[in-house]
Order: sequence, then C-alpha cells, then structure tokens
Amino acid sequence: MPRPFPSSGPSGTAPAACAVGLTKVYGRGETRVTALDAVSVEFARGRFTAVMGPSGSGKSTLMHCVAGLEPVTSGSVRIGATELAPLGERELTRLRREKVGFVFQGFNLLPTLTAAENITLPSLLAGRRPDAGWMETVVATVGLTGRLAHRPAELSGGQQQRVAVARALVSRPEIVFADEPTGNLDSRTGAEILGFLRDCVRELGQTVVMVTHDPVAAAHADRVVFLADGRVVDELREPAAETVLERMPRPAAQGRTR
Ligand SMILES: Nc1ncnc2c1ncn2[C@@H]1O[C@H](COP(=O)(O)OP(=O)(O)OP(=O)(O)O)[C@@H](O)[C@H]1O
Repeated sequence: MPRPFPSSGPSGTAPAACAVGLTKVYGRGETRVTALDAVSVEFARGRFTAVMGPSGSGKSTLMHCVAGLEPVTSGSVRIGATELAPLGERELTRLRREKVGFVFQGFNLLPTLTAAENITLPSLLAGRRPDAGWMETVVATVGLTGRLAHRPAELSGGQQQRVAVARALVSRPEIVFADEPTGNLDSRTGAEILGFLRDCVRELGQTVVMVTHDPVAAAHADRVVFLADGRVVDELREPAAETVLERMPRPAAQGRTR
C-alpha cells in the first residue's frame, strides 16, 4: 500500500507533486554524472509552473523523476499524497495512468487512430470510460470541436498538439507534465498551445509543469523554477519574458562529472 505523506497544509492545499532532497546520479566512476543534486521543489495544485535552465541542468531528469518514469538515487518524491519510493513497477504504471498526464514535443499520437480515439485511448487502457461531459469540456477548451474524426496526418502540428493536450487532460490527472510542448511549432501556434495550457489551469483547475528553453513560453506560467547544475537556483512568480531572460542562469563553463 502506498504510504501517505502528512499533509503540508489544510485539506486541499497540499502540492500536486513535490520532491524533497531529490538526487539522481547516472553512471559510475569516470562517467558518473550528478544530474540532480538534493533538489527540493513543490508544484502547487491548480498552478502552471515552468522549469527552465541551461542544457544539461537537469530539467528532463527532474520531470522524469517526479513523474515516476525514472528511479531516484536518494530523496523522496510524491504525487498527491502518494510517495513513489515504495511503489513497484506495476504500481508506478498504474499511478502514472491514473494521476499523471504527459505532453511531449513530438505529439506522440497514434497515426491510425482518430483524434477522439487518441484522446480516449489512455483512459480505456486504464479500464475507464472518459466522462462524456468532461471530454466535451476539454475538447472545447483546446479548440478541437469539429476535428475529432480526423487522423493526425489530417491535422496541423498545432491541432495535433491540442489533441495531445486533450489526451493528457481527459483523465483528470493530478498533474500534467509538458516537455517542450511548443518545441516543434511555429511561434504563433506555440503561443496558442500555451494559451490552451493556461486556460486548462485557470478554467479547469489543472496543475501543469512545463519544461522549456523559451522565456516567452515560460512567461505563460504562474511561476518559473530555475535549475542550474542539478540544483534549484532561483524562482520567479508572475514572470514576464524579459525578466525570465534576465534571470536565466548562464550555462556552466564545464560539466559536473564527479
Ligand atoms: N540516461 C542518462 N545517462 C547518463 N547521463 C544522463 C542520462 N540522462 C541525462 N543524463 C545527464 O544528466 C544531466 C542532466 O540531463 P537532463 O537531460 O536532465 O538536462 P536538461 O536540462 O533536460 O537538458 P536539455 O535542455 O539539453 O534537454 C546531463 O549532464 C546529462 O548528460
């Protein structure tokens, strides 16, 4: 049985996910890399958080560890009230299916399925039929009404990413992780997708954590967490793109193989 953490506040205010003293080391000896070095971070419920930092600073590793996709070396991670460390592979898979949504740079849609089928597939695999009313709300929020019978090849990149966003949201996950969701889109379409993600947070109360290199993308978030060298080094609330750019940690001169 997953062991619940004590709540960090009154009911409903516990973060959607958090890491405490999270360390992730890859390799050993000469090739040992400390990708995350005792990171403690909370992702507040119903908020849009961007994670930024130079290439190699640990952004993807943080996302993968908090989403339960990668085992951690030390420290703890929880999603909602569930601590991940004691969970076996099966329990982790179930937790991810039930509590986590993912949006990737490359959309990751199944080409032979329609938009509607792509959106509902993860829920059906988890043995649940998505609530029809909720599906309608999500589809309307991301502006896909009228496109549900199309296959990915019949949709633009932006529309495909909207399908991916709807797929991530339809199971009402505790948290949605978006890894460079606008990386493959032109800036106008990217801005649209970021607007939809923001609407999902504002209007549907969804929690979203987005990894990005782009200060303009990060400015759509409520908060930006900056990583450098595997550590959280700064954060900004209500960010503007110029401030994000100013505060961005500079790339380290050297790697941190140790
Ligand atoms: N599977 C792995 N095996 C070994 N080292 C890894 C692995 N994954 C990541 N690393 C190393 O961990 C460090 C952090 O990588 P990570 O991909 O988390 O950074 P990032 O901030 O997401 O980078 P980018 O912006 O370039 O995607 C880097 O030094 C990287 O080389």
